[in-house]
Amino acid sequence: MRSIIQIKNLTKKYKIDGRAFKALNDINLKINEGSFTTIVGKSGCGKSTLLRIIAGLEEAAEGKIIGKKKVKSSLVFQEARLMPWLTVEENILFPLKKRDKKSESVKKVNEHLNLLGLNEFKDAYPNQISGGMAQRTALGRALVYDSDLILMDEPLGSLDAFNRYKLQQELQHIFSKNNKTVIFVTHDIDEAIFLGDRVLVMEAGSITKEFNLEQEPSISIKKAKQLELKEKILAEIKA
Ligand SMILES: Nc1ncnc2c1ncn2[C@@H]1O[C@H](COP(=O)(O)OP(=O)(O)OP(=O)(O)O)[C@@H](O)[C@H]1O
Repeated sequence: MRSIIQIKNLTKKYKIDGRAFKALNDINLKINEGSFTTIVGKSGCGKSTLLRIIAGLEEAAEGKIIGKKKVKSSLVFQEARLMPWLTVEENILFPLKKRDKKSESVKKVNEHLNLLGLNEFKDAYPNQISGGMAQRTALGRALVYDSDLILMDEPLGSLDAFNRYKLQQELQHIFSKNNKTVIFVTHDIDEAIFLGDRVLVMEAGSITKEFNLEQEPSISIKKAKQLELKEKILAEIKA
C-alpha cells in the first residue's frame, strides 16, 4: 500500500524551568493512503505534539517526515475554532474561497452541510449553535477542503456523551465511504477502537504498541474482538 507520509526517528524536546525533557522520543511511523489511524494514550503522552509537528505547526528537534511537503493537511482541534463573524455555511466555505470557482464551492459546501446534518443551521452564527453543531461545522470545514491527510486532535473531547456517540457513528459512516487518510488522537480507548482500522498506543513520548483491526462482517465477533483489544490496550497503558 502507498504511504502518504513516513515519520522517521522523530524527537521533540521541550524546556520547562531550564530542564529539558523529551515530549517525543524516536517516533517511527508510516501512514498509508486511505487508512484511519487512531492514537490513544494518557494525557501528556505527546499525542498533540506529534499531530502539531505533522501539521507543520511545530518543528521537531530530530528526525524527518518524508512526504510532508507534498501533502495537504487539515487539522481539527478539540474546540471548533470557528470564525465568529461568519455563519456556519460561510465557515465551511472559507477554505475554498481563494481556491475554487464560486459555483463549485457552493456545491461542495451544500454537500457537506447535508452530510453533517447542518442544513437547518447554515445561516446561524457560531454563538447561536450548540457545541456539537460547532464541531460538525469544524469537521465540514476540514472535509470540504479535500485534503490528503486529516489530522484530528480529540475532536469529540468537548462533547457530551450523547453527541460524542452520535458523531462517532457519523464519522465512521463518512470515512468508510470516502477513503480519506486520517490520523485521529484520543484518550478514549473505546473511541480509538471503534473508529480506527489501526490503533497505536502512545506512552511517554513513544509508540509502544500497534494493533490492526481486520474488517469483521459479524457484529458479535467484532464486538468480542474489540473487547479483547480494549483489555490489551488497558494492560499496555499503565495507570
Ligand atoms: N509548548 C510547550 N512547552 C513546554 N512543554 C510542552 C509544550 N507543549 C507540550 N508540552 C509538554 O509535552 C508533553 C506532551 O504534551 P502533549 O500536549 O503533546 O500531550 P497530549 O498527549 O496531547 O496530552 P492531552 O491529551 O492532555 O492533550 C507534556 O508533558 C506537555 O507538558
